Amino acid sequence: MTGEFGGALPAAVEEGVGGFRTTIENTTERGGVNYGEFIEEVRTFMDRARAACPTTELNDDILSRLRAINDLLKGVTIDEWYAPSGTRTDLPARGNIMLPPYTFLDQGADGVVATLRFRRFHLGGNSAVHGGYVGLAVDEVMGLAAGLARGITRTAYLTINYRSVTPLDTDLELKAWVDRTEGRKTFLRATLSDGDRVCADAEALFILLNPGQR
Ligand SMILES: CCCCCCCCCC(=O)SCCNC(=O)CCNC(=O)[C@H](O)C(C)(C)COP(=O)(O)OP(=O)(O)OC[C@H]1O[C@@H](n2cnc3c(N)ncnc32)[C@H](O)[C@@H]1OP(=O)(O)O
Repeated sequence: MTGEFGGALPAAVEEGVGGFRTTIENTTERGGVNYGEFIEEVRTFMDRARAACPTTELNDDILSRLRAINDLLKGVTIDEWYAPSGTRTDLPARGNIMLPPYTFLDQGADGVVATLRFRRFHLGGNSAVHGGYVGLAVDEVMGLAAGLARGITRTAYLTINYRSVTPLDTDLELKAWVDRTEGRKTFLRATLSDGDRVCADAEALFILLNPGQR
């Protein structure tokens, strides 16, 4: 594995474990008590970076500050299993910056219901959410539903039907549920709705990973 972050699975590969970690310590402490505010501020930065047209002077000022901040963060990077972004289950979207912040209204082996909000950062065009971000949210929440039902899975296919425009800055509801299972295969369905209006629906196949499978 190469790159600044050493690849996705450095520790597991070193240990010869392979595959996903079956025990990821879930703690609300990594990153500190204000970590959620930090992630939210990063999201606001991305929204404003997407929306802003800075002057040359302002651009250069922000650029030098950002470089200093990135140097600070480079000094504390760790592997994915311990990085709070993605593992802080107490935070919206597990603290994952890329995802639209979502929180669960209900979750269980039959399926999950989440509320989420896309923001300026997720703009596709003409005030609508980019279809790729819809796919990201649907894959994430279906993956969690598959995980709750079966264990550690990966998406084999995901088909999304964009039924109507998905709005920014609006509380939406995303439901994902298990349709049927066949051996390692879990077939799921999902809907993304703005009130009574369906923005998208989806069907997907998730495969339960074998022990040690990456
Ligand atoms: C707390 C963390 C929460 C995280 C939630 C986040 C969720 C995000 C989920 C993801 O985005 S995962 C990343 C995107 N997906 C991938 O990168 C998967 C890449 N593909 C693979 O790794 C493998 O192809 C896969 C694991 C999906 C399947 O490979 P396997 O070697 O394990 O299984 P195999 O190919 O033998 O297929 C098993 C069965 O599924 C069937 N199958 C596999 N892929 C299929 C497909 N695409 N369409 C239809 N059937 C498919 C296959 O025919 C077979 O059917 P049978 O058992 O009846 O023979």
